[in-house]
Amino acid sequence: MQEPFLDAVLASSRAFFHLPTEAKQEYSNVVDAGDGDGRKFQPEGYGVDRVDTDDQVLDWCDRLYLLVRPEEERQPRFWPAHPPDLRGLLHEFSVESEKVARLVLAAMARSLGFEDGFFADKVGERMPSYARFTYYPPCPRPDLVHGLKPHTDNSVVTVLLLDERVGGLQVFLEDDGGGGGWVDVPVLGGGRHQVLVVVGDEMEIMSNAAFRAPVHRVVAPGEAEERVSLAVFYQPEPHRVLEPSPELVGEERPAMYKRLEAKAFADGFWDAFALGERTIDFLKVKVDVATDQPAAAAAVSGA
Ligand SMILES: O=C(O)CCC(=O)C(=O)O
Ligand SMILES: [Fe+2]
Repeated sequence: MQEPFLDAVLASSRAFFHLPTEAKQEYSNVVDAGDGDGRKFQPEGYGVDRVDTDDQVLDWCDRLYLLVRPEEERQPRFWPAHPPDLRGLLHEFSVESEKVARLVLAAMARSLGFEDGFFADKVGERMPSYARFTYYPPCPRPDLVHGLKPHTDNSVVTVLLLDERVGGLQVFLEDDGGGGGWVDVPVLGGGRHQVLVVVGDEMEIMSNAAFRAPVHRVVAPGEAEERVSLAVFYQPEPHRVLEPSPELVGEERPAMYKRLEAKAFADGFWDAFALGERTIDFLKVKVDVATDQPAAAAAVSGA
């Protein structure tokens, strides 16, 4: 992806979020479902993330969330008509970012000694992808809020285009003896654009934690700054079974996650996210050696 193209994508995204509120509300993620129940939240469209309770911690950002593939499942009414180039740019970005995602899946497979198609075959030809534009407005007290709270991604991999001017993305490094903590993803400078590929929860499960999904967050910008990003999340086809690949499970490395349907996992994401929890923990997907595998537990304890 060329610099001028990435620049156009971010410029168009900013232009959308700079529209008056009423113009953006045309694509609101709160809609009348026509079932007599009034207006309800649904994931696609413009707005804040789902709010479940009055005491939920809100993030300092606005979103535009759209299914991009499979193409026939797109909901055009949520795709902004203004700025006029946004739809075309998003389409083109999604085509290019899928190439990146597939290249990375192949490289990840090779790095574990498998054929290129090892992960791609498990997610399927029609892996759904969702685009999430996030706008972080200027913030008078970035010390008091999260731009975006700590989370792992609901994806096999995420292709993430970062604001080329304003940083804020941080990744949590676990303490392996050398000290852990939040580490800044640097802005490259000189107006150069940066596309990151982030490992998501579904890859952590499929690879039996050979690849781990990093916990990341965004610090809100200062009061004279704003920040925008575009993430495209690649997920397994909904009917697929999500489980540690048998090739990556053995006596020395027992399955660390239970099997479940990809759709059940993806659905659980929003419940978990609202609570600030990881989906893997919220849905209790991790194998608990003591209760789930009594035989293994007995072996570990030397019984
Ligand atoms: O804005 C960013 O840089 C990160 C966004 C993100 O992590 C997400 O949408 O899942
Ligand atoms: Fe993320």
